[in-house]
Amino acid sequence: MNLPENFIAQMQHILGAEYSVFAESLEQETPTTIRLNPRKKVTNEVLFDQNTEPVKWNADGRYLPQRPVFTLDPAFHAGAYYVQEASSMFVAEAIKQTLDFDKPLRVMDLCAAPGGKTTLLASLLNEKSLLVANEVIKSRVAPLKENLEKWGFPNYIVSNHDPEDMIDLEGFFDLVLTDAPCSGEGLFRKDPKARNEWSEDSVQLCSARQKRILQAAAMLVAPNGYLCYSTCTYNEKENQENAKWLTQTADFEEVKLNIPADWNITEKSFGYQFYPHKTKGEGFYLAIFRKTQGSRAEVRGKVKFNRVPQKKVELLKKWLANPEYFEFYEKPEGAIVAIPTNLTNEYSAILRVLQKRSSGFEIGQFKGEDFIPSHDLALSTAISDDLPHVDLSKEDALKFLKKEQISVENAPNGWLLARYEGLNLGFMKVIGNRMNNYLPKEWRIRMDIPE
Ligand SMILES: C[S@@+](CC[C@H](N)C(=O)[O-])C[C@H]1O[C@@H](n2cnc3c(N)ncnc32)[C@H](O)[C@@H]1O
Repeated sequence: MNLPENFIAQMQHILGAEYSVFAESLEQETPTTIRLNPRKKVTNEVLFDQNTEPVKWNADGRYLPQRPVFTLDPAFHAGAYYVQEASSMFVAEAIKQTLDFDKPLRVMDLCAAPGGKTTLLASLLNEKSLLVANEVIKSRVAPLKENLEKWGFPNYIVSNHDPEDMIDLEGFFDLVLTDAPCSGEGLFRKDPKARNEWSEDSVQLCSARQKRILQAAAMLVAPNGYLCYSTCTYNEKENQENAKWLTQTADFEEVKLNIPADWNITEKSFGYQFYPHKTKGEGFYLAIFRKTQGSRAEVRGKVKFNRVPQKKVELLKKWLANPEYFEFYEKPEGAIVAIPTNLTNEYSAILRVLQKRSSGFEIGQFKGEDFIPSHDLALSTAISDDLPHVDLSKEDALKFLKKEQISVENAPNGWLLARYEGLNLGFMKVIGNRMNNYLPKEWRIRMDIPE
């Protein structure tokens, strides 16, 4: 593999005699891994019947023996799993060792798109917790939102801000994950672009940008809350040096993790490093810190949308498994937002401070007395289990996902969930012999489906 000369020198300096084994590992294929969604169980899925191997540091992680065409698996579209590089799944272990996930938590994923780590966080959070997924680059927000909708955790807000815009949320979050943009050295094996773009100057730029992001992230953390910093690089300027800088310039102390020796993760002066010659995955770095001082933002406030009148709330109840968990609001353009009852103060603060953001879990909208359910509701784990549904074969599920017409015999008139192996794919509306497919057009499968 053609590696930049200065990168070789840097890695020889870090790894010494191990360098040649490291270089050899870059010639090997990148393992394909998925992380299962613990809240979306597949009744019978071929993909997981293969000889999968568990990822040691994440109980939901699986190595696949080969890379399938994920687009052709309806379970992928239903959010039953996320295709994620194995090393980065370590975030779950690090935060499980530090936070109590039985508590209601306020969590911010500051550099979130396309949502790999946001969905990982969503898997750990309980139904009383709030997850804000922020992405500064506008074009990356839609895929992030789509991945979150698929994952099904209802208590999320997606925002599109520079971390430095968030000063009014000082001391608000129990956990801020900062998966920073980096020089990407850990991706050299699978991404030739990362190799070609690497230079010592770009490392300097990344390191300075990371400091700026870390400074903004630090401010958002509540006292006794945590900041988790990660990159997909080996570079010490971006990793240990920035981690050390954080502890010197802000009120944070590093948390040491308990890591079994056979995981082969390398402990650094600050943080933990994954190397591809030692662990089955790509290069990855993580450090986690506890905030030692400051004051927690206690928030009070009203959500600025109108409450849905009780008569209409009654009509909404059948759509949700636990409607009592939510308060319902109507946005000016008509969308109904379900906000967890214990989180209305938090939502009001986020909706006020962050101007460029979604409004939370939009479950649909009324047209007169009729309720039109949203796609977000269809894929949410908060949806009722008792709604009319039809179980589709794989062939029909793929047709549905191409937004084509499928014929459903003896279906009752009205809203019908399209389901595959126990997983909701979206809504259809049956009117006599007609079936309207409500899959959002932007989500449809565009590739040809082989016979
Ligand atoms: C390593 S990627 C995040 C990957 C994501 N956490 C995941 O697991 O799927 C870093 C993200 O930071 C965003 N980013 C770029 N510049 C930024 C900045 N100045 N502040 C915050 N985020 C930035 C990038 O657009 C990118 O989406």
